Amino acid sequence: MDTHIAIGSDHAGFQYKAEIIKFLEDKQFIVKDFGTYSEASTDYADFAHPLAESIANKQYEKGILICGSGNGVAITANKHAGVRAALCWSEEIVALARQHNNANVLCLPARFISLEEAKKFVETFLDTAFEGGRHERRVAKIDACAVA
Ligand SMILES: O=C(CO)[C@H](O)[C@H](O)[C@H](O)COP(=O)(O)O
Repeated sequence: MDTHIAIGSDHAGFQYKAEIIKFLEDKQFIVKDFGTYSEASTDYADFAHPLAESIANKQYEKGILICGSGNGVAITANKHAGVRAALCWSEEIVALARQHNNANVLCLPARFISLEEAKKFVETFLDTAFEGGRHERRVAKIDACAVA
């Protein structure tokens, strides 16, 4: 498993980001923090775009993005080719995002899940493998961007 991971948030996700960084560092991960660095009001795209670019150019294999609802960072990150950012609010959805969609960015809604849930979701995101098989074909079609 790659022990390097990227993380980013806006102000709404700042506190969870700080806790998740500690959680990951306790597990010996080397975490690249793309900001934001305080609770001052910010714009999620300013942090989601650079993180997504680092996934698109393969500097990092996986990333975590956090905002209030998770939607702002997910919508932004998914504009980058090769990024599959999944908005997740239950452990089962996190597992499916990895097993079926080979998600490489986990998007968390800090205002709608507990910190304990957020940490559990991060663990599941990192520990769950892509199943391949029929899902390989479907994921390939995301990048192909063609109308069937
Ligand atoms: O993009 C979002 C909503 O889809 C994020 O949840 C933001 O964190 C949120 O919009 C920030 O809201 P705020 O009122 O400016 O704190």
